[in-house]
Amino acid sequence: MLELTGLTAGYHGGTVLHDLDLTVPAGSVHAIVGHNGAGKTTLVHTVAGFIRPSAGSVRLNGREMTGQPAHKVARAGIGLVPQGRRVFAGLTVAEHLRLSYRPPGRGDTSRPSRWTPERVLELLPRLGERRGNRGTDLSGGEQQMLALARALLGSPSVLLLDEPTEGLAPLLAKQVYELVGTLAEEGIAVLLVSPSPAQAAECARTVTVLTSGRVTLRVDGADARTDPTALHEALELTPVRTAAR
Ligand SMILES: Nc1ncnc2c1ncn2[C@@H]1O[C@H](COP(=O)(O)OP(=O)(O)OP(=O)(O)O)[C@@H](O)[C@H]1O
Repeated sequence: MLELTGLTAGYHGGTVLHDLDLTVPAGSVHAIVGHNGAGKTTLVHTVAGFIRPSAGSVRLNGREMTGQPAHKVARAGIGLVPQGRRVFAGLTVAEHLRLSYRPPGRGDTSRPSRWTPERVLELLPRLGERRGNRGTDLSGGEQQMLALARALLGSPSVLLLDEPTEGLAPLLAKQVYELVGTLAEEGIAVLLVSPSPAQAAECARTVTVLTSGRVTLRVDGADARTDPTALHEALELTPVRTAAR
């Protein structure tokens, strides 16, 4: 379970995220939607330990993580799939997997499940077919799978996914969202930054709208699926009108 309380953070003394409360229970997906510049990546980077919050707290399964550096946050079980994937151009898929494999310590029983390279390849068979290919030779979808594989190899309790479908064809994006659901069923708490309110409502238990670094709406995914009006209003989206015949 990930718990953020009063989280406040920004850059160079300026505040981007304001007093944010958010919970992601184990085995669920919490989606964040918001316009460009709303503070979504800042939120993810603050949880991941790249930005030190100026106030508030980050807790992982009740353990205080606030202000811990990124490598300690990762080791404690918060995995990150960054925006833009960040795979290494010169390394093969197999090398990425080998370098990313970080089994939790023996005493750490808090992880929902343990991931090995073999198990990751069972989940993402396309990566197995491409195991000898370098980062530059992979398609956008394959790079996305590899970024996800790298995060899973830390056997995370919490997974932070920053726009994992950016630049992907709709069919691939749908597969990624299905995968996110599978990972939540495994017991992982997933915090998902989504560019699409419809997809967010489709796969998340809870959807939060962030506007200028503040929570402006929080809805059940199920309610937003039935009636997305509140979500669209919070995002100031104009409904698509069908032409009169
Ligand atoms: N490294 C940085 N230094 C200073 N300001 C930054 C930095 N990164 C982001 N910002 C500012 O913080 C605000 C929030 O940016 P952030 O990237 O978190 O938004 P976002 O919701 O993820 O947007 P996008 O959907 O475009 O990725 C913006 O005003 C942005 O200009």
